[in-house]
Amino acid sequence: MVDDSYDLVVVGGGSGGVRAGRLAASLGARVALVEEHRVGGTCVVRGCVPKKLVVLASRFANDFEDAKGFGWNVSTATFHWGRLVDAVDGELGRLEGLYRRGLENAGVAILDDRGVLEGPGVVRLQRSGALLRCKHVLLATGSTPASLDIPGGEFCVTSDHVFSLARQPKRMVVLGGGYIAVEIASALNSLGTEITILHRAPALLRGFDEMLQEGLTSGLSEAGIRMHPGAVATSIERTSDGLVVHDSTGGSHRVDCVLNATGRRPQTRDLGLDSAGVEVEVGGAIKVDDRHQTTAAGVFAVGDVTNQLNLTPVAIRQGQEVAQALFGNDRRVPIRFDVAPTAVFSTPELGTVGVTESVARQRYANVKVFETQFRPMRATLAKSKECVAMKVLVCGDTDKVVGVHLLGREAAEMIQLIAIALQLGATKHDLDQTLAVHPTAAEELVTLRTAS
Ligand SMILES: Cc1cc2nc3c(=O)[nH]c(=O)nc-3n(C[C@H](O)[C@H](O)[C@H](O)COP(=O)(O)OP(=O)(O)OC[C@H]3O[C@@H](n4cnc5c(N)ncnc54)[C@H](O)[C@@H]3O)c2cc1C
Ligand SMILES: NC(=O)c1ccc[n+]([C@@H]2O[C@H](COP(=O)([O-])OP(=O)(O)OC[C@H]3O[C@@H](n4cnc5c(N)ncnc54)[C@H](O)[C@@H]3O)[C@@H](O)[C@H]2O)c1
Repeated sequence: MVDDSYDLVVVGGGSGGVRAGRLAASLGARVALVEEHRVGGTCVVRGCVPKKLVVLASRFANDFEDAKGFGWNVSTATFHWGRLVDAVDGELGRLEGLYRRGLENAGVAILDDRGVLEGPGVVRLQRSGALLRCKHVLLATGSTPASLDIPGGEFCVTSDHVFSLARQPKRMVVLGGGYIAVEIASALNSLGTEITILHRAPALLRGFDEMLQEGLTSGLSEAGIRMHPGAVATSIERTSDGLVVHDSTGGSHRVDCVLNATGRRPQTRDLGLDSAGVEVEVGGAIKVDDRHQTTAAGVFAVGDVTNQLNLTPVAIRQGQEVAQALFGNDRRVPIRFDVAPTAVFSTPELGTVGVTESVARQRYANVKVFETQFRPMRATLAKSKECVAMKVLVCGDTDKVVGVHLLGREAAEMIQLIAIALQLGATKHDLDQTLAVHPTAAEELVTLRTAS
């Protein structure tokens, strides 16, 4: 039975789907959005938002210590995991409500069900069995944690559940060395969990500038996190008093929780892609062209399910582009991936935009490197080991700034602003002409004079 007809059916109510659905409806399209879990998707429910709230909670640990150097008497501070989990959960509920109301107010029909492609222009709701007929389909189903295919892999938790565990782990092994591994390891360590990271590659955060990789490793080690490069888990054993992780270097680690953070996979399983002729790449990501069009006419895909740059602002922007192209004025300015900023919310925090030093040296004959490392003002009275590191990479022939890498407090906020300069094509001369704000850490970005 075909029960309705829409201009656009969006499958997946995360960052990309919500943006596309809401904009399309506000441009006058008849839109249905199908979400099988909670509106808001990974970012709001299981990713950026709960992660950042837990990171913020974790940073009070250093604040209490640092305050003593500034004359404060701080009595023993204690942390209550359950209260944080409840508070975070309340905030996620509030945000989900906001997202739902935003969609409904724009005129989007929200269908709490699982959407499956049934053929060109038809989406089946798996639970109710209803068929939705539409002119266009947008697949925005995101990604899910990769499973760990080793004996005992089923004992792991993933980022989907770590922020709602009933009890804070006392000792945890984190598997993986990417964004998720590093952020969660760092936050939980500051909250009092003993952390060991097993990461397969020689360095954390593959593809990041070496200065950031090294600075992060020493910051995490300073904070008490044990790291084992080149080690992968080979099995996980359940015992009467917890879990034992055995690794490829012969080590074993007795813990009460194992976090599997070994990557994510596009969510394309059982989505009915074949029925409509939607092709996928090796690894399962949906193939799209630069207008987010899949290999099937009328079917588009955005965000993590296409596995390009898996960040919320990218999914939002792509969702917006699809809605705008179908129902508005298609005045698209393509995303500049070469100047896409990103941050890692570990402590120390990282911010990065543009190429790394090693890529710059491969790409440009003449590279100028401006670097600085210093203790921020706060560290002087706090007597902490906090540090700031900055690197600005410049193409010597054109004077264009081609990469900026920051480590330290507020690196994420700083990289957002410097990314505007790179988007506008800033040269080193432009940075040099910019007046500093004093006293700040960021002023170093406009006062670096000597290439190393
Ligand atoms: C722990 C963690 C932290 C992160 N932190 C950051 C960060 O700080 N900054 C940042 O930019 N990015 C971050 N990310 C990445 C970011 O969350 C994703 O890039 C972003 O959410 C992708 O949006 P999306 O719309 O493609 O998919 P999602 O947000 O994953 O949304 C997909 C939605 O589709 C639904 N769905 C799937 N299949 C179906 C179906 N068949 N029918 C109906 N519904 C379906 C899912 O339930 C989900 O709600 C983080 C990710 C994780 C896991
Ligand atoms: N702050 C942010 O913006 C933020 C935060 C979290 C996630 N994200 C996004 O989500 C994506 C996914 O994050 P992620 O951390 O899951 O993935 P990732 O690809 O960044 O990291 C996966 C890690 O697991 C390791 N690995 C893979 N297979 C392994 C195995 N079998 N054994 C041991 N190690 C293994 C890899 O070497 C890598 O270090 C990121 O790439 C990013 O785009 C962004």
